[in-house]
Amino acid sequence: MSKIRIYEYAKAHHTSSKEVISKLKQMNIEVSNHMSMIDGETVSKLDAFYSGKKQHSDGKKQNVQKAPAKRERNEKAEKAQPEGREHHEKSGKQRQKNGNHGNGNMKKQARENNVKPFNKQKKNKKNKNAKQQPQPAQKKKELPEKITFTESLTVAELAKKLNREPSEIIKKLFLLGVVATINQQLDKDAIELIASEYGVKVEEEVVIDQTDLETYFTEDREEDLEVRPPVVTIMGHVDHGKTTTLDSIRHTKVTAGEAGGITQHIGAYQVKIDGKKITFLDTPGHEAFTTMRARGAQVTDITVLVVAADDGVKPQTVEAINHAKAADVPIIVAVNKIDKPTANPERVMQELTEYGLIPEDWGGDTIYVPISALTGEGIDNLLEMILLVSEVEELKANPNRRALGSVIEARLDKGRGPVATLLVQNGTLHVGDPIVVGHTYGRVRAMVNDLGRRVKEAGPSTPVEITGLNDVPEAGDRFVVFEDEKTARQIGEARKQQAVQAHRNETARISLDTLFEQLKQGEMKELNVIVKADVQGSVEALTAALQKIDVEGVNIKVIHTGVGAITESDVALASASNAIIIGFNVRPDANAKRAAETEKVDIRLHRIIYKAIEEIESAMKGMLDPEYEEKIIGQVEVRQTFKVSRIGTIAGGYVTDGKITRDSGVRVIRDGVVIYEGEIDTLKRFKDDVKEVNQGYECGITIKNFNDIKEGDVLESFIMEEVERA
Ligand SMILES: Nc1nc2c(ncn2[C@@H]2O[C@H](COP(=O)(O)OP(=O)(O)OP(=O)(O)O)[C@@H](O)[C@H]2O)c(=O)[nH]1
Repeated sequence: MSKIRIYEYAKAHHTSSKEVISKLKQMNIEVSNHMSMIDGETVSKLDAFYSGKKQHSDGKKQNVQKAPAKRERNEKAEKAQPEGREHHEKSGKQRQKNGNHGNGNMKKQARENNVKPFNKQKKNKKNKNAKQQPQPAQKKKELPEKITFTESLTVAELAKKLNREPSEIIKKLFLLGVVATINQQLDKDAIELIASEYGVKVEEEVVIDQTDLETYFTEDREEDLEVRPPVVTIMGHVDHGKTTTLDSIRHTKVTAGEAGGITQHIGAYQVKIDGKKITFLDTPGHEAFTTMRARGAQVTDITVLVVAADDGVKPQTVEAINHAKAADVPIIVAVNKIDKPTANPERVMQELTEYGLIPEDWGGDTIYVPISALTGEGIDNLLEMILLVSEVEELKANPNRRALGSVIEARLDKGRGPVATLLVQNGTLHVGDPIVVGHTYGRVRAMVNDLGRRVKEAGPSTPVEITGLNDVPEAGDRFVVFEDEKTARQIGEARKQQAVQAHRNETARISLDTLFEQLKQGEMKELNVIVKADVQGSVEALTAALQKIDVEGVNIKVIHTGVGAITESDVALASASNAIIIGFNVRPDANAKRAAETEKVDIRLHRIIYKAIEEIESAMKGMLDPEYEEKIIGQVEVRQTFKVSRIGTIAGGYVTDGKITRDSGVRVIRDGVVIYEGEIDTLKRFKDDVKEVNQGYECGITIKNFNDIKEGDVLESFIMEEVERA
């Protein structure tokens, strides 16, 4: 007896997979789900149960027994097929033939599962020989031993691979409960299922997608690696001195060192201290940092967090810390503006310890450097510290390979065409190299360094501005140098067609709806969460409560918290860290909303802490309640108002659109702004209470706990409808 999947068995016995699974549980046979295979012995056990159950309905046995015999005659040509196939065919055919013959059928089925197909075949052979069917010898081609596929196959393709007619495959699918057309794409499961029916092995070929630039970012052998300069990003709160710090470093170190050199703004620059280089990314702020990271480019090795000594830790300081932590990038704190009389570096340190940045003097491992970006004081020290940290980090690359890296910025220059600043992250980039950058390609025509000088090559951690691309790439895009121009062009063009944006949208982001699936498949061990709330107290309460959620196998990691509306920067962080955002009494602003839609970031808005906790917890356990979607059902224009003592304000209205019902929710809209949302108290037509009033009719409405209705207001009625989860 061959193996069979649970759902097939259930289907053959007109019962649910669930019931079969629970029956198996009772028999102490462990199975995971309806796709699990059960062996012959288990089938027999189940058969025994089901036949026992249906004993009383043997009446139709005789009738149904004929059907399969006839069928088998027709299919005699398939004599060489394995047992499993035969079994499924049988049960399928039988189902089809007997329709709802019910219990008798099942009983017969159960028996048939126990009889030896071998005998049957013999019998059939005899039949065949005896009768010599007149039909042309439709000898089916041999089944292959194994078929291979990549990603999916259409029914027609699968049929061809199996040397079978597409109609036969369609029939099999139909018997398995799938209605398919000849051009239908079959997924891996379906292909395996059909192939197993024929006893044919299946092998999925995983193709390396040549157009995926990430695949070229391979590791080097240890002996090929050499020390490379660190790449540093400066972050901090508005006006704390990020730009001044970058300028200060550039002017003291670049201009002075390179006589006559004028620093070019190419998005990044390098300085040299005691013969060692440091690369600074010129766009300060964590937004750029995280946007790049969201696009897959992690270029920063070290973050310098600038905090003004006279101002202390501010919201964006915290954001910057969390962005750096989420990217796992070490932080050096530059306590700026120490020249100011009001400067209080101690306070900065004190405040930052709350965020885990404990100074070395206090037993921690965070380096603090007091600086004045304005006067230049402490800048040397800061640079030394950067070199120190980079030594600890052991930053290395292989200069002797074809260059790989990321785009820092790009633009279209009127005279020179597309211009891109590239950061070489590994290998060495040469003039003339065939290159693919994002979804653009070309040959490196000219290279200019941060001092505006033409260079012929650029090694690891070097920023260079290049020309020679066919189009303008985007910041954060990856670049890869290829062996020859033809390959570069092919891959570049293929990538262009793939529409990078569309591809990005498709990448599976985590959402509460899909969380359980991913947990189940072992794809996730940690759920990253960003918490935004209206007041600090709620942030803390919610964070603490989230961290207490205990579901086996998953940790909740709160990667960022903050007070105030959900911003684009939150969404970027969520997108880069595959996190979900919980908003407590706050809303995303317009930009954040848009960004969340394109980046497919799941934002959950709540007004009650335990509801937020409950939602996450049930999502982790795969028990999310049904989702409701608001549906606006009508609009009422307020044409008059009446004040009635003890009742309040009654709105005399006219239904201009749809309808309003007694139990719908209602929103009061004045000049386009929602000023109140609540429930209807009474709904009347003349003096009578009514359940609903339709378009074109007048009505009288009072709203629960709201009396400020004015003439000209629009009342919007809505209901909450349950929607199926995607
Ligand atoms: N006294 C003093 N003023 C400083 C120092 N560093 C920066 N400033 C001043 O602080 C102000 C803000 O400096 P920026 O460098 O523009 O700050 P930023 O962080 O880049 O600001 P955004 O780009 O707006 O986020 C400017 O007026 C600077 O002159 C410093 O070390 N000492």
